[in-house]
Amino acid sequence: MGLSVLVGATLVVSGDGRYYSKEAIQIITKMSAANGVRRVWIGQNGLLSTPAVSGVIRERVGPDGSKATGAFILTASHNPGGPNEDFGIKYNMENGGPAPEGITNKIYEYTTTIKEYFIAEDLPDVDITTTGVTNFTGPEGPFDVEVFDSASDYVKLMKSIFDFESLRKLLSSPKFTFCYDALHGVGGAYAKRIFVDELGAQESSLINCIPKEDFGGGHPDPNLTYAKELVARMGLGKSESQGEPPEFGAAADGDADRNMILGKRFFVTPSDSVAIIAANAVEAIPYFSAGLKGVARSMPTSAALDVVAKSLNLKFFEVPTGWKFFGNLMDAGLCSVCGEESFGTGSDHIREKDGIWAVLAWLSILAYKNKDKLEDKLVTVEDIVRQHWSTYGCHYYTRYDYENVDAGAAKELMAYLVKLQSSLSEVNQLIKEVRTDVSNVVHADEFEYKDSVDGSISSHQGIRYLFEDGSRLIFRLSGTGSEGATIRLYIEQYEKDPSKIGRLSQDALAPLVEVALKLSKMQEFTGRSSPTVIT
Ligand SMILES: O=P(O)(O)OC[C@H]1O[C@H](O)[C@H](O)[C@@H](O)[C@@H]1O
Repeated sequence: MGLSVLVGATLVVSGDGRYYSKEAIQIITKMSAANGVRRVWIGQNGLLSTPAVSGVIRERVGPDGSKATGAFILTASHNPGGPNEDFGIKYNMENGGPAPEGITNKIYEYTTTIKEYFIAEDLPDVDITTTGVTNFTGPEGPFDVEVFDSASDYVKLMKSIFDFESLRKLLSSPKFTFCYDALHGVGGAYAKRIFVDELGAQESSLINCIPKEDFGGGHPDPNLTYAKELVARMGLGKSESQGEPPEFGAAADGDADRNMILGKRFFVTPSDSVAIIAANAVEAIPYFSAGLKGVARSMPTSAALDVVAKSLNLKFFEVPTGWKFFGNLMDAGLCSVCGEESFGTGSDHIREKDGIWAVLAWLSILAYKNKDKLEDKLVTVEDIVRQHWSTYGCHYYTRYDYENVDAGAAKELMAYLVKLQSSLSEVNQLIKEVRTDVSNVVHADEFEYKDSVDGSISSHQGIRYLFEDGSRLIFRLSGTGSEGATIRLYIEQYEKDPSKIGRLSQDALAPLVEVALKLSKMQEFTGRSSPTVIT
């Protein structure tokens, strides 16, 4: 359960990447009233809230002057002293970001000792349909709840980052066509306000933008498999789309922290997306006009961002999978833009990925590239990506997921791959037996990260095989799979030769895929002849 806690006895209910059902909000409110909390804020759209919003509402100040410190915790113990002391550590969540491991471990330990909890059962249910403040008398004294319009806070923040005037010119131009698919997640509530009301897009540009607690029966994952309607509209589906596809398309996940960017009949990989945003940020996005403090990506994300960082002489960080690792860098003023292959892209405006921000960033790049061209032939998403490849080279990239694999078998496969790493000559011999056209492995390890800010070390963050020509094979066990184990295999190849850029990635990567599957004995260990999902 995620909550945002305020300094002093005040508490904000907001998103942390989870949905709050109406029932959960009532329970949280009643528990707060019984535990010395003075105010609960409920973002009206926060019923289905985005993490971005939890980053924004921490700016709110309570009647007693206390401010949000961001983040999560259901304080399941009677602790009038304030939840910040509960765990014997000062957890510094002012940044509104995800909790670091040290804290989640402490919380877990703590939950194993809980014997009872307090709840103000007599408190009437809060009306979460109308904005405004309601005063109550709780068991701990006066207690109030403010329901507010979280979309307004969010729009205000976005206006301080992007040039809405130039975005409006682009989106209201008849030349530019647009489609946004919220997959019935919370993004819909924000999309209407921003893209239609503020920026002049046609209402018909929005699909699946009514938030539904069951996501309309679909799976709100912004990728080529699940965002079917958008994919078909953008001319990327198997069957021919009806009419000319829009110039730009985007989808969000359920809580709108992740995003997928598409051009007309064109898919932008998340790894390319963050690299292209970083390469264009200073010119196209006012928030970055003074320059980028640095950029970062998660380890399995392709090295497209590395090439941009090197060329623009930017500080660069490679962190383990998980957004929390970016937060420390941002708090220390070391990172402005970051992204993950898993469709998360963001900046230091908050401490989570932000799917709507990513769309506005892409629209800003399009607006910038087309600023004198809205009457002529548009510079398209595909043009921007191809131009990027011709400047920086192209990273062919694919991910194979083996879901619900027997956990023991997955562990054995990983252990086998680690053992293999002790002899690179053996590895290279095995590779040559499979393909002679694949270059040599020059380094192999298990990724370990030392946080340059707090010195903490995170080990066993994925098995890496790094090749002489810049290719990489990475094997990781997912931290989010729900049944058995999910093995993720990430395959990447760097290509600078213009005559070899622009191929289908599955074709370009076929030799490396073959090597990866044989080297890892994937079928032998898992019994699977093919992955569950390919992205
Ligand atoms: O461990 P995995 O299943 O690959 O999931 C990895 C993803 O998990 C969550 O969604 C985190 O918020 C992301 O930052 C991370 O990329």
